[in-house]
Amino acid sequence: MYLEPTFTSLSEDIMDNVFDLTHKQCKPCEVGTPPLTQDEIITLMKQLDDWVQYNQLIGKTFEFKNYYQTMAFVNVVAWISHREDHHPDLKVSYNRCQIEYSTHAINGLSENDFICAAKVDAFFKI
Ligand SMILES: C[C@H](O)[C@H](O)[C@H]1CNC2=NC(N)=NC(=O)C2=N1
Repeated sequence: MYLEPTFTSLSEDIMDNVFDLTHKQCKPCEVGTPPLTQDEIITLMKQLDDWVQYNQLIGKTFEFKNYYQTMAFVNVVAWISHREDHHPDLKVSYNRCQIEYSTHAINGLSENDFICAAKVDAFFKI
């Protein structure tokens, strides 16, 4: 028997996974929202390129040819942060930018951290 696929038969959770993180938008994170579990973190880490988890944060160091290119990258990260209202810690050097995301409001990791990290990765690949 052939069953016609219908979108309505998919739960919201499943639909969430159909779209990759770069198609999502950060949502305001209220105090009291539970941080992601380690299992959820492991699943989301698979969608990022070479990010590392250190307990309550995720980080990555990007390398560039010179200070000009590093600062161009920093400006794109600032633009993403402004649009998403979610702001990483940055350490900027001559040809390197270390970026760390965590969600202050919950003192842990939320999906917002992964959405922004995925958007930074997507820009870096251009
Ligand atoms: C009201 C506003 O959404 C919050 O203050 C945002 C701003 N940017 C933020 N950035 C990060 N990294 N974590 C937060 O919890 C956070 N909260």
